[in-house]
Amino acid sequence: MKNRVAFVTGAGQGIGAAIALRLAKDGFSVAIADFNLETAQHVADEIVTSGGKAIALQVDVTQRDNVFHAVEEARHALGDFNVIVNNAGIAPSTPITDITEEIVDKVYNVNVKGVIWGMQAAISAFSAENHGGKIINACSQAGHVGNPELAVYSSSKFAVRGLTQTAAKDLASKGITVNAFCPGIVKTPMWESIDRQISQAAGKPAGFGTQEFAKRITLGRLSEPEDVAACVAFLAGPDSDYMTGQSLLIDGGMVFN
Ligand SMILES: NC(=O)C1=CN([C@@H]2O[C@H](COP(=O)(O)OP(=O)(O)OC[C@H]3O[C@@H](n4cnc5c(N)ncnc54)[C@H](O)[C@@H]3O)[C@@H](O)[C@H]2O)C=CC1
Ligand SMILES: CC(=O)C(C)=O
Repeated sequence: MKNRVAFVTGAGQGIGAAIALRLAKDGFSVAIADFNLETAQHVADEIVTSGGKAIALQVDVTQRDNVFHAVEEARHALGDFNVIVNNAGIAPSTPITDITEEIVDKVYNVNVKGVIWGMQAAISAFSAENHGGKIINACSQAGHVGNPELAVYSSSKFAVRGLTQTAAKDLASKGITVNAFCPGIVKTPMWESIDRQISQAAGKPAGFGTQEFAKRITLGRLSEPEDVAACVAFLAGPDSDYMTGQSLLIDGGMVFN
């Protein structure tokens, strides 16, 4: 089978790790790129132990040069470059009156600039390999509707949806598709932290934030990282070749647009 290479940011834990493991199962060679090299190495080891091909790379997606360097390292080490999943993100709870310049910069640097640098580095790697490719960005249901207490995060994900649509138009002629995935509540360390912050702000025990958000889930359960990874595998594979500019909701019916 032809070597296909995927590069996943924030793949050391949570949704990114599930995506990396799923893409490896689907036959991709995978670059596990994370700020935390230790967790990234752990995921890469798991793939290699199961007979797949993977490398761990330390990357800070807020740093443009750093992202370009890691993508080039992956392309050389794994022998091609076909898919980037710009998954890394952060989600501090930010009631509107508490927003500071520092928090806006921090969230936008990771969630928005990180996606732009990832897209640029992927375009350059696809071009070096003389073919197109697939760009997949992490959005959220919070990028479709404003979420309470999450003004900065939610607006950063609206930006990702806009970037995804625009890049799809700019890059179609190069054979590059650009889509996004928009999870609802996924059981990861990020969600645990949001729940703690929202529950604490309301003066309630941990779990209160989850209960409040979960009331909106039509399917009646939170999602597992693997639910999201399955949809990303579709976006990374040939069955989505005729799709671009889409921000797919994988939210159990939290938001109907
Ligand atoms: N967990 C959820 O309920 C939802 C998550 N999402 C989105 O899915 C994506 C993944 O979320 P989770 O797995 O839940 O998050 P998580 O917090 O569990 O994992 C995020 C990973 O990104 C890495 N990371 C953070 N900043 C980085 C940086 N500057 N450079 C490189 N890596 C960095 C972290 O080290 C961590 O391994 C995020 O973009 C998030 O906004 C969207 C909707 C719901
Ligand atoms: C963190 C997030 O994106 C949610 C709850 O949709």
